[in-house]
Amino acid sequence: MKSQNPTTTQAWQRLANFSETKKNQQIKTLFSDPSRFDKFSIKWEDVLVDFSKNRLDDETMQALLDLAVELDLKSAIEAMFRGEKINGTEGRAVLHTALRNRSNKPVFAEGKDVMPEVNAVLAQMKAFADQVSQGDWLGYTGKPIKSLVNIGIGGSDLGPVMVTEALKPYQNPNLEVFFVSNVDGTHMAETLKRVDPETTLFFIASKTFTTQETMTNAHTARSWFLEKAKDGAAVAKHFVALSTNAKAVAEFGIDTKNMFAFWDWVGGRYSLWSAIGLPIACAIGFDNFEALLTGAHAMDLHFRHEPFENNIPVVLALIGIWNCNFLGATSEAILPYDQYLHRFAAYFQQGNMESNGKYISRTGEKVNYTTGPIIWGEPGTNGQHAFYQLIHQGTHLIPCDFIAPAISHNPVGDHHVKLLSNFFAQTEALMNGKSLEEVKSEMAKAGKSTSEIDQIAPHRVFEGNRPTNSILIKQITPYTLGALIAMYEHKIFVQGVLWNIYSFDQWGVELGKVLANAILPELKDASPVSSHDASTNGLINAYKGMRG
Ligand SMILES: O=P(O)(O)OC[C@H]1O[C@@H](O)[C@@H](O)[C@@H](O)[C@@H]1O
Repeated sequence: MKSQNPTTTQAWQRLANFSETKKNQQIKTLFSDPSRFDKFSIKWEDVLVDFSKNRLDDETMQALLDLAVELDLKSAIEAMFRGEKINGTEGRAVLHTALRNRSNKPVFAEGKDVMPEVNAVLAQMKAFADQVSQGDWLGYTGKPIKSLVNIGIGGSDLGPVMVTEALKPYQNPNLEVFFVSNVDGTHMAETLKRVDPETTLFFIASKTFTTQETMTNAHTARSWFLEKAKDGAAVAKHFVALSTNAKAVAEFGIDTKNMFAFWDWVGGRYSLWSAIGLPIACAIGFDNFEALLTGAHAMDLHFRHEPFENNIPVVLALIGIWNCNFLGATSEAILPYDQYLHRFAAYFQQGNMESNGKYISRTGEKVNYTTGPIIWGEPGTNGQHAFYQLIHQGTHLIPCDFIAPAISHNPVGDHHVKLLSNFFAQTEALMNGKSLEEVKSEMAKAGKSTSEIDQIAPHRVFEGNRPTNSILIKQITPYTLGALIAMYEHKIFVQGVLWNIYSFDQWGVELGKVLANAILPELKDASPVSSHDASTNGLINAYKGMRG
């Protein structure tokens, strides 16, 4: 994979040169081009991506596309799909695309076709999910399973939570799903209050099977279970493991025949397509899980083969780079107008920020440009009544992705048209704003006095010109959700390639873990500590004092 500081390319220089004059380009005036909406939107299957409401003209788009060519994005995409070790610092391939490779064409990692293994685990998952969802998997007293408890954190939690929430309309009504991630005992305690050991299945989800939070929660769940079941043999009916580490699974006491494997070429935050997706498959049924994979595969094909100018993940990534590196945006909001997608932004916080939150380039130097933005968001319309104030009138430029389904799973009264009227109105308002003249004339018409108009009008002005993308999807189904997730995954990949950083490692999570392990034994007794800096010593000693 080509490794080059993007700022040294001709395209970047061009973008930098004209960005000063184009920075404040008025989006609404760009619509004087009657073909703008057609030109700056992409229709793909049942999805429409409109990126016309950006500070983006033909020349900018061309320079961004040239940047992708100059940095040889095409070869990087091929390198990922072909199983090259593009995760350079861990020496691993990145093949989550193989997990959903419905074509079944061979995919090689280290010279070995991974598809037979992928298919074998999928078959094992299907057999298991079918038994659970049909009520044939019985607990130690012979009762069918009612509660699924996933114990995992980060990539072993966020994907399954987000997808099971997003696909709730497809959920088996006989099953309830719980997710325990936090090492805070409250998370486990509150969940255990709501489940019955005779009818509960625990999924211990951990790629490494060493993660402190997950192992602590898993041991607590097992002790709770054994207290009631009083028989070690019963564990086999109530605990399964989703992991790459068979040795640690066996050491924990889970029979490896109850283990669903995946491989080191699956990154944690890209793992919902693997055995980590087993709770999803149980909750919504294996056919629906397969449809999720199929949708993602369709997006993979689009991403791999579509020319860049018509390639949704590539175009969205390029616009993101324009906004971050040239217009000065430091964050991006993801705003789904779908209550079922309420964990979508949280999921892509990890996807984006753990992948591209890096200041060291692939050649080991500190970068001299901005990389991964801060990702945040909440479902509309809740966000509108909370933080949209800042998006509309704050001092930060916050590009937003608006996502909405045309058809609701709950066509109750006029809720959905109301929801969608807000979806359309917000991007319109963010672009067009409202001028001082408009505000003044409105206030005058409403009979306000001149002094009140002079005083209040400036506060009611909306500068507008806030960039947005709108992603309209016919309906959120397993298939379209799979495609939507894959779309964002590939956007992240493209940005990592162009920023010349390694998107598939996460060294930044390590230091805190190491220090916590060093502090843990120090918290076991009352003796004061003095080995840290004054603040950390002070905090630990104050904690010991409060604890008494
Ligand atoms: O799946 P396991 O190995 O428990 O890891 C869970 C999570 O741990 C974190 O520290 C990160 O590295 C995440 O990428 C990962 O998803």
